[in-house]
Amino acid sequence: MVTMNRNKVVIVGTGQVGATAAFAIVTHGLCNELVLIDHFAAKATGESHDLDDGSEFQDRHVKVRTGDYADCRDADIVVVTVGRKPPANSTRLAELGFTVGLVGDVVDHVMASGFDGVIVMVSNPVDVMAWYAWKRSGLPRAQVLGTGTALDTSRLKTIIGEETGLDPRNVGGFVMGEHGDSQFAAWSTVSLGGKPFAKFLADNQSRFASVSTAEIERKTRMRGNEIVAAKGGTNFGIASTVAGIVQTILWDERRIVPVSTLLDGEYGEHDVFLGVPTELRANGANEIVELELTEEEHAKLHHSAELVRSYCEGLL
Ligand SMILES: NC(=O)C1=CN([C@@H]2O[C@H](COP(=O)(O)OP(=O)(O)OC[C@H]3O[C@@H](n4cnc5c(N)ncnc54)[C@H](O)[C@@H]3O)[C@@H](O)[C@H]2O)C=CC1
Ligand SMILES: CC(=O)C(=O)O
Repeated sequence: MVTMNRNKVVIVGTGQVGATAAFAIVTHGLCNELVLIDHFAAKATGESHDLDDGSEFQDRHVKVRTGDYADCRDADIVVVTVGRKPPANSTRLAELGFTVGLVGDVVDHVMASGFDGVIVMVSNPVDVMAWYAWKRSGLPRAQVLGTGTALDTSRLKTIIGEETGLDPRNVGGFVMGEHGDSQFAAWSTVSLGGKPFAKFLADNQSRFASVSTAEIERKTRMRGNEIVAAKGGTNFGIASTVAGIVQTILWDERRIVPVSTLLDGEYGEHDVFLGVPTELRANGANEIVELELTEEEHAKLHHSAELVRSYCEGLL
């Protein structure tokens, strides 16, 4: 049974992503207790002390400490960010060989503790790793999810905001599929101020003549790579995304977020984790929203599914 105290989060991997996600969780005051675990125990201890040192100036005190896998037993959520900083000019799928052993080891330790909460996978390639963690943990489908295309969807909205000069939060819709190069903007779902995005552009041609959906989609796909090239990794965008997912689950907000979740017949796909709009509740990933995609979008989702499945083959 999913635990009901709803106040304890564990982060495994306190590198750039894990430490920044911890900061986002602390600044939003999302839980009572945040436990950090890293292969290098001193790193986790340093981060936990540094985070706790700001407690006087936080809105709510989140008790941050270093711990071990026994701490997962009564945790509501375990966030997995083990891996390495993404190499420049590479793909997320190319990280599989490096990450899979680490994630397998982490999942075994987490499950050995008696954990029965929700695993939020961040490590890349995130769709493959979420599927692998689901299979390896034996947890119900709802209790294992990846960050999926939640970050890419936020990036799409940010870039539309940049191109139009409007607040990104005016934008609705989703990037779907793999959190990787085969992702796609499901333009048939994208709206601005309640209008389909294409209609919004057409109705405001003089103002937005230079705005191109193809260019927005290209920038969205490339955004992570460009940040990695510029600063050696990404951390703030994914940390906000992790905090948003953690909040939605811990607080049972029932937001619909394009996390990576198991497709079991939805969109005609089976046995694959992909980023699709999913209702998040206290027990994790629930109903998938099956959107009316165009034929072209459906083909792109299928392409992502085939690609991700091919990387899952032989992992178990
Ligand atoms: N899903 C997404 O949207 C995103 C995923 N990522 C992924 O997050 C992962 C981490 O990236 P960074 O934090 O930049 O790397 P990093 O190198 O800064 O940190 C990785 C941390 O994992 C720790 N670690 C490695 N093996 C471990 C194990 N077995 N047990 C406990 N800790 C272990 C390391 O000691 C290190 O502190 C990568 O796979 C990266 O591709 C990064 C950004 C966005
Ligand atoms: C590194 C990565 O997966 C991202 O920032 O999208």
